[in-house]
Amino acid sequence: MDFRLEDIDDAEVERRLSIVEPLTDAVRELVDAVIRTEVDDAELVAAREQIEAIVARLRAQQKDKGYGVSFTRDFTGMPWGNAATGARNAVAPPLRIKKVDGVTRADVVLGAAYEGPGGHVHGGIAALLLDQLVGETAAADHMPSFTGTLTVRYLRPTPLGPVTLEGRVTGTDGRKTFVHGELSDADGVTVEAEAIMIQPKHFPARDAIISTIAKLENERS
Ligand SMILES: CCCCC/C=C\C/C=C\C/C=C\C/C=C\CCCC(=O)SCCNC(=O)CCNC(=O)[C@H](O)C(C)(C)COP(=O)(O)OP(=O)(O)OC[C@H]1O[C@@H](n2cnc3c(N)ncnc32)[C@H](O)[C@@H]1OP(=O)(O)O
Repeated sequence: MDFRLEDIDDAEVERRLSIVEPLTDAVRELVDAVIRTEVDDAELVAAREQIEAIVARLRAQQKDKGYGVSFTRDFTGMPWGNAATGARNAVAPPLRIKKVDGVTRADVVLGAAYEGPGGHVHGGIAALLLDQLVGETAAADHMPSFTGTLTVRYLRPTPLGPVTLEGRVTGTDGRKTFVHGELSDADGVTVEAEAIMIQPKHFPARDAIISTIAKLENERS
C-alpha cells in the first residue's frame, strides 16, 4: 500500500471536488435510472450507445490501477476511489462520516442500487458501510487500522431509504481496537457489528507517515 503526499492546499481539494462530485452524482443517477427505467428496448439500445461513447471519452486518459489514497500537506485524505465513501466512485452511496467526541455518525439514503431482498438493503452493502464506519471510528493519529474481524448481526430487514450509522470504540488492547457499529432506520437498529481493528505489525508506510507529520509540525512551529 502506498503513501502519497500531494503538495496542494484544501482550497485546491475543494476545487477538484467541485468538478468530480457532480460527475459522480450524475453517474449515480444513471445507475438508478437504468435500474428503474421502463422505456422500450429501442430506447435502451440508444442509451447504451451514448453511454459507450462517454466511456470511450473518459478512457482517453486513465490511471493504471485503482485511484489510491493520497494526502494533502495538511493531511486531508483523498480516498476518492473508496467503495463506501469515494468522491469519484458512483458505487459509493456515498457515506460521509463525521466524528464528534469520539462517536462516528453518518446519514445516507440507500436507493434502488443497494437492494437485496425486495425493497430492502443488501446484507453485503450493510456490511460494507459498517466496515467503513468501524475503520474510521478506529482511525487515530493518521494511522490506519485494518479490519481484522467484523461480526455482523442482522436484526431485521432494513428498508431502502434513509438510514443512520453510528460507531464507537469500546476498548483497546495493544495494536487492537474494538469497535461497535450500528445501522438504523427510523424505527431503530436493524444491523449491528462488532469489529476487531488492528494496526498492522508490518506497515511499510508507517515511518514515512511519522516522519512527514514531524516535518510538517516542525515547519509550522
Ligand atoms: C497507505 C497509507 C495510509 C495512510 C493512512 C493515513 C491515515 C488513515 C486515516 C484514516 C483511515 C480512515 C478510514 C479507513 C478506511 C477504510 C476502512 C475500511 C476497513 C477495511 O476494510 S480494511 C480491509 C480489510 N482488512 C484487511 O484486508 C486486513 C488483512 N489482514 C491483515 O492485514 C493482517 O492480518 C492484520 C493487520 C489484520 C493483522 O496482522 P498483524 O501481523 O499485524 O497481526 P499479529 O499476528 O501481529 O496479531 C496482532 C494481534 O491481533 C490479533 N489478530 C490478528 N489477526 C486478527 C484478525 N484477523 N482478527 C482478530 N484478531 C486478530 C492477534 O491474535 C494478536 O492479538 P494478541 O496481541 O492479543 O495476541
